[in-house]
Amino acid sequence: METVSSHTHESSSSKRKVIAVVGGGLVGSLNACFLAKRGFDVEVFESREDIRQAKVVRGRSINLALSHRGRQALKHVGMEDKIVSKGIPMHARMIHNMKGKRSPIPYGKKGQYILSVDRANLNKELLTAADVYPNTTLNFNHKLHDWSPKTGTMTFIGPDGQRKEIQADLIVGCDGAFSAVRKQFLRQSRFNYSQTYIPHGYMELTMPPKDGDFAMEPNYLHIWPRNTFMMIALPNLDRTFTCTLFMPFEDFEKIHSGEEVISFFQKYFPDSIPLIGVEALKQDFFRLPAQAMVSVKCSPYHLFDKCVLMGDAAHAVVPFYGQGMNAGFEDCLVIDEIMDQLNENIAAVLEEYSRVRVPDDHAIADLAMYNYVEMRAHVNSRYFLFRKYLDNILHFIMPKTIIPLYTMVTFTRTRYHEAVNHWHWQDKVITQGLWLCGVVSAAGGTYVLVRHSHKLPSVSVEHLWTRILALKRF
Ligand SMILES: Cc1cc2nc3c(=O)[nH]c(=O)nc-3n(C[C@H](O)[C@H](O)[C@H](O)COP(=O)(O)OP(=O)(O)OC[C@H]3O[C@@H](n4cnc5c(N)ncnc54)[C@H](O)[C@@H]3O)c2cc1C
Ligand SMILES: NC(=O)C1=CN([C@@H]2O[C@H](COP(=O)(O)OP(=O)(O)OC[C@H]3O[C@@H](n4cnc5c(N)ncnc54)[C@H](OP(=O)(O)O)[C@@H]3O)[C@@H](O)[C@H]2O)C=CC1
Ligand SMILES: Nc1ccccc1C(=O)C[C@H](N)C(=O)O
Repeated sequence: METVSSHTHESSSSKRKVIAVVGGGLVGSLNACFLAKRGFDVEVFESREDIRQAKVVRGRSINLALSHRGRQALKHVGMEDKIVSKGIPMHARMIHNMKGKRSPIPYGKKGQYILSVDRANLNKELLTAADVYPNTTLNFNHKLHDWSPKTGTMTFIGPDGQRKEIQADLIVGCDGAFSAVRKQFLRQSRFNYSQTYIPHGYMELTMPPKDGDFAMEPNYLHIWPRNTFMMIALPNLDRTFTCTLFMPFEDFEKIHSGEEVISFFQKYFPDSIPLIGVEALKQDFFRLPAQAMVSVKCSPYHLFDKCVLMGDAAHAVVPFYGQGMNAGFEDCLVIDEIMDQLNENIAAVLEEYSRVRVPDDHAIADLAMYNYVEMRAHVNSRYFLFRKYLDNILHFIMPKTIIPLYTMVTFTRTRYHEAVNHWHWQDKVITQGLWLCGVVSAAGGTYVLVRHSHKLPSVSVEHLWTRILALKRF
């Protein structure tokens, strides 16, 4: 059996704790930077080949929305500027109605935006950043097969297809939504686990540049909200857009031919057809089947002082808030802050991490489900637009008391579960305020009417109510 500590980092570092990070995706590679910066010996084990050398990059979404939480975590390891410089700011949602009319809905105040970043580039940059630390080793083509909670021994299938046993002081599971590390948690007593596949799938399509430039306004997240489904588009540095169609699987299954694709798009997204291209649409629609989306909730995130889950391995969420990666990046920041508070006492750190982080990650999982309905349906409603407008005005007047949910989630590090509580509270207050305004204006209107028609003398409000109630009795 290989013991990473004695194998790779001999004499000088033999006293340092060895941490195995399983998964070299977005969260694993960032986490490696955090842990290496603290001086631990870090071993990253990634099942795939090194993405920096890969000819074909497999993966889910081509681009991702990066926001404040993710940026704060990147900043901590000196990566924020590098990543932000290659991101495209998106200041607002751009709503495309059925007739192709476009109207923007800003995300926040002037100067607040989310960034469209390239997933593959982000992963490459983070791996390179982790590689710079002399106390980090990246092991590609190492797929975790199993591990023992008793001994902490991990079994990998190495590049030669052979089993390899490796031991570390701590295992950090960053191996994504279908985590192999998490499998051992499922056997433990008092481990809670639930997963939900939503009945909708998604499909990515590319909108090429037009006359060498973006085919649509680049600094927006474009949305075609069609109530029960939607298409969105995020800009890329090569002036393409990645369009993602989210729709119930049963509706995807009704489309069998290129002609049917075009008539579906003609009906629901007519303005996008010339921009994506008829032939491209006919082909790309059938390139890959629609992909499933799963939401995973579990608790706790740690197993003794041996293992901890982070990123999608701990909380895969549906993508609709654009917060999955941001939450995973914030996980790294939160555990780092706890390491400071608890003097790197690993057992205590892991317990505190679970205590603090579970309610927040569960809250963003629920918010992600909610945001799908907001994006595909609510944005079509006049009341929603009015409320957004009103909330912004109230936020301007009382910036510390009324804060739009989107702002709390996307542009602050307010704990996710506190953002939800505050949202419910202020929604209740504003709704009650609106009712009160409605009742007062109705009463006022009635008073004017009654006074006008009966030429009544001026009366007190109390008097007016008595009259209204009296009128009601007739
Ligand atoms: C369509 C879509 C759009 C999204 N858009 C956004 C967005 O705009 N903003 C946002 O914040 N989030 C978004 N997300 C979510 C985001 O993709 C994830 O939250 C993020 O990638 C999680 O990172 P991770 O490192 O935890 O997992 P992953 O990125 O999945 O990385 C896991 C890594 O572990 C490796 N691995 C898996 N199994 C093993 C094993 N047994 N042994 C060793 N290695 C293993 C995998 O190869 C992979 O490299 C989106 C997700 C989807 C599906
Ligand atoms: N919330 C969500 O709905 C989902 C989010 N994601 C996230 O998207 C990002 C990128 O995904 P990507 O890298 O393409 O991930 P993949 O879907 O390619 O899968 C990554 C790993 O999970 C395994 N895997 C894939 N599908 C399944 C499945 N249905 N059941 C069990 N294991 C599975 C794969 O194992 P093998 O190589 O052996 O096939 C692979 O090791 C990640 O953050 C991922 O966590 C991914 C899927 C769904
Ligand atoms: N990146 C995404 C991927 C899929 C679905 C939505 C997003 C978003 O970012 C939505 C954005 N936060 C919004 O509320 O408009």
